[in-house]
Amino acid sequence: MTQDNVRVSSAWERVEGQVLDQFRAHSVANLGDALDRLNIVDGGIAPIWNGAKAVGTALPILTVAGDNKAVIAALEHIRPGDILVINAFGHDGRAIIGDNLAQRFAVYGAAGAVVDGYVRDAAIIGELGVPVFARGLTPAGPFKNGPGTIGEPVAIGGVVVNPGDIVAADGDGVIVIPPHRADEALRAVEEIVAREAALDAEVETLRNQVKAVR
Ligand SMILES: O=C([O-])CC(=O)C(=O)O
Ligand SMILES: [Mg+2]
Repeated sequence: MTQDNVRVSSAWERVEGQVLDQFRAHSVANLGDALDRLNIVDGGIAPIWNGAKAVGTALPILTVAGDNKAVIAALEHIRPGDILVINAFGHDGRAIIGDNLAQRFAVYGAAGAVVDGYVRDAAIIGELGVPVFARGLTPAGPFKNGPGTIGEPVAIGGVVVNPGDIVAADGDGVIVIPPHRADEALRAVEEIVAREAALDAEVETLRNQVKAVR
């Protein structure tokens, strides 16, 4: 299917909401460790407001640098729980989304957006509480000419994102988990949580030891 010069692929599936729910309890750092410290988007893509976090299924979008026609075309393809994953080529000259689009994402039930590129209206997006992750901010608005793709694999921050992949994002950054590795990741992350708790207990012991001698 093509919307004008934006190609749309919809022959893919989203994971069940209850699978996503199991990921919600975990930090991106621990999930990364659970996947051999791989699958993590480069650290240049970060939350645009403090406390932003989201778990959802990837709705991948490819734009031209500085142009958001494909993002606007994607609005009608958003399903509840989606995270729009937008390859905007890391371009710093134009904002690919702002508060208007972010609000529309939320209206359609999206869990958030991850942009390999720049965005604007950050203060309002933060007030609205829409989780948005991006490389940075610029007030310059985007062009709207296309072309682009929706629902086809994209690359963001060095990681391939297939439609329907599980995306988790928090204050540390973003991880992409293929659904066929969900069970393995959840099993491994439980072990990591237990190990982290043991490390915290060690620190507590150390604190008491140091306090006793200094
Ligand atoms: O103008 C645009 O397309 C991006 C923008 O600022 C918004 O979504 O609020
Ligand atoms: Mg705006």
